Amino acid sequence: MAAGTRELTVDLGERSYPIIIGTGLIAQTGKYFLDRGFPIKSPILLITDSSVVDLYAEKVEESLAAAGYSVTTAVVPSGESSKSLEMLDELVGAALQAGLDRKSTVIALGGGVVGDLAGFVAASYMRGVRFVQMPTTILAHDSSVGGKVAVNHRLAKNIIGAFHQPEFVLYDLDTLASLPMREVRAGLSEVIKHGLIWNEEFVKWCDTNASALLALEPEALGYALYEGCKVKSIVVSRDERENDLRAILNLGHTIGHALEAVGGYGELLHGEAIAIGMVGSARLAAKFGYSPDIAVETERIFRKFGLPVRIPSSLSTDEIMSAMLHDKKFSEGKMVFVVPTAIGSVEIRNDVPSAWVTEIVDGLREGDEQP
Ligand SMILES: NC(=O)c1ccc[n+]([C@@H]2O[C@H](COP(=O)([O-])OP(=O)(O)OC[C@H]3O[C@@H](n4cnc5c(N)ncnc54)[C@H](O)[C@@H]3O)[C@@H](O)[C@H]2O)c1
Ligand SMILES: O=C(O)C(=O)C[C@@H](O)[C@H](O)[C@H](O)COP(=O)(O)O
Ligand SMILES: [Zn+2]
Repeated sequence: MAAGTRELTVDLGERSYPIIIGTGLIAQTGKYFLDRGFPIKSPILLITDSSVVDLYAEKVEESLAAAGYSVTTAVVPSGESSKSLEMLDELVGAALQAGLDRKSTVIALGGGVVGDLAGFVAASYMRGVRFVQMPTTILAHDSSVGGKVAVNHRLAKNIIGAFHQPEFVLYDLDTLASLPMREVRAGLSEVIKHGLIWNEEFVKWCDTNASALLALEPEALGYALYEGCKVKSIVVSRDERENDLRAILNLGHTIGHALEAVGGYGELLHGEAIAIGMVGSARLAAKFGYSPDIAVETERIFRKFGLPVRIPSSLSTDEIMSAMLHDKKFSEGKMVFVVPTAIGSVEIRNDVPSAWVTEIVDGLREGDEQP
């Protein structure tokens, strides 16, 4: 392992896999494939997006070609709207044209959009082929780990999908230098989420190191992404298919996913929507009798990272409430919320009165400066 490279394992028995985090990793893609015995004779489909392709695809292609692999690259438009059944159809066409067989591999090179979409291609093409994640956003420390792959429906986020684990995650931190600032902030929202659900000390560390993280200082960023991936891999290792514990990774997503859907998958970035959702969940905590300081602290930290903490006025409460009913978190006639009990710990509640949720959503309107 190169100096400065960190490694974690997602422990799933025979399907366990490593998350390799470091610099200069893209140029070694071919070596990682050879070391893990990926077959030379089966073509590889590299899926990326229109912003990432010119930045990093060639290096991946060259490294794989030098190792003897045949690679075809498919490019989707950047942005959430590419997580669609139409794009899945196009990519299956690309896989067929490239001659992918049952021993082939699909690589996701990009952020969570490419990861979720390419992962669903890998899960469904010929009923499932091999899959490798090469994340290029901060947010994708979350999406590249755990095997949730999906596309969206206009009524609901991630509603058509599967669990399909990658065989390894190769996270080259050098790629993060080209991220737009808005994407840096949105990605850090899920990093902080991992602290809020599991590790108070890590939330404090993020708070203290906010400027280093926003400036993408390599040491701080490498540590934060390692810690975020660590929480995710522990949780996924214990409950791969979200029978119970894994639901805690959904902190902020009950409201957040509804905001994304009502906004037409474009008004708010995923990390922004769930930052607002996490403030909403923290306000719910106060309704359940937990300290109101949780909401104050949650909001303060997201503001410090330049993240939105209010719902845009263009999104109506009625539409948000109805979008929540289509979410996977609406089950047995009840909305499920992850509610913080303190900074660093949460509980799962399915006894949230919808009147409370309406009140919280209304209270999170732009221009409202409570709590
Ligand atoms: N499967 C999961 O467990 C999971 C977890 C969290 C989020 N998600 C999903 O992830 C998606 C959000 O992911 P995201 O925030 O990475 O969005 P994204 O994939 O849209 O990437 C954000 C933007 O940055 C650009 N980009 C990517 N890498 C870049 C780089 N290195 N330099 C410059 N530009 C770059 C992309 O083209 C895009 O415009 C959502 O669809 C969300 O639902 C999934
Ligand atoms: O991996 C998980 O489990 C998560 O909940 C991580 C979330 O950050 C992610 O956005 C996930 O896609 C949401 O799960 P979903 O099942 O509601 O789509
Ligand atoms: Zn998320």
